[in-house]
Amino acid sequence: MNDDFSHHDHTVMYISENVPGPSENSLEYNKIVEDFNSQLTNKCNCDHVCEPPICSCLQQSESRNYVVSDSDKNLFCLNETRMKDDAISPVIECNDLCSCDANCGNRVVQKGPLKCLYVGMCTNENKGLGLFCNNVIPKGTFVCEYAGEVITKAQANIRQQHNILNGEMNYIFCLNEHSNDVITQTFVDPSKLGNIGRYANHSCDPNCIIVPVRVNIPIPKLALFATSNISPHTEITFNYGSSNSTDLVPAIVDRTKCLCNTSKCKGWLPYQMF
Ligand SMILES: C[S@@+](CC[C@H](N)C(=O)[O-])C[C@H]1O[C@@H](n2cnc3c(N)ncnc32)[C@H](O)[C@@H]1O
Repeated sequence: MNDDFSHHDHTVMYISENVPGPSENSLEYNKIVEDFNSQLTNKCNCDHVCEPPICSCLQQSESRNYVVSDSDKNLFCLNETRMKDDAISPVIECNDLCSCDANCGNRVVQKGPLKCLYVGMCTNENKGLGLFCNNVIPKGTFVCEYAGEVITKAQANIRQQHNILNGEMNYIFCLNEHSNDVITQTFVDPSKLGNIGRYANHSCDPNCIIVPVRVNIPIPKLALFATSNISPHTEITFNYGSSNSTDLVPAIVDRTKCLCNTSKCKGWLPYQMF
């Protein structure tokens, strides 16, 4: 993966892709390790570029994952149908086993983050650092992954409680994927090991969404895509909420006041009950 970013804070280790969290004696942890060591079975035999319905990877994704941008024929953007919260079919990219070439339009997230990203202090310093861009980012563009340690639910709970008790920032993102009435949860924590995506703040009116994208292994990458055209020096944000975020009153849970400063602000950061 092409990722030349690093962290100014040397207590944080830069990783460009998810890694398994600390060793644990549990079935859930064993499954995480097993998934990191396995290979997805999709393998297309396409020449050069992939097109539905011939490409078997696109067949598994049920539709085209990416489409050529109207403004730039070299840019593959997220298919509009996948920008909705209820887009249920998985995004599966072509992988190391496929015969298509590196320019196949079904290889986007695996190419790494946008080069125009930078980390800066937010206007409201209480929000801390934020992620910004130097150039225009067209709607649908892949921005970067939100990569970190993939941890178990038990570990996520321990870390979340620690963060609350110590008034520390929370970086844990819980992805809920619904399939046939089964909810699969993936916990990603970039607090100590993470990529450039760890600086993306929450907004109640965001300009990006998180889409689970799979490349090579069954563990989803949390991929940030622009949901609108983003102007230079605008903060890159997404909604931290998910279908299990709660709206508990601040007196019950020590929630963080939202500083997104948008007209849609709900007042508090979404609180995820793991
Ligand atoms: C994933 S980190 C984002 C990067 C972080 N701002 C930093 O300085 O490293 C999430 C934390 O940033 C802060 N944060 C993110 N969005 C915020 C918002 N809209 N309002 C207030 N704080 C926010 C909260 O402390 C949250 O726990």
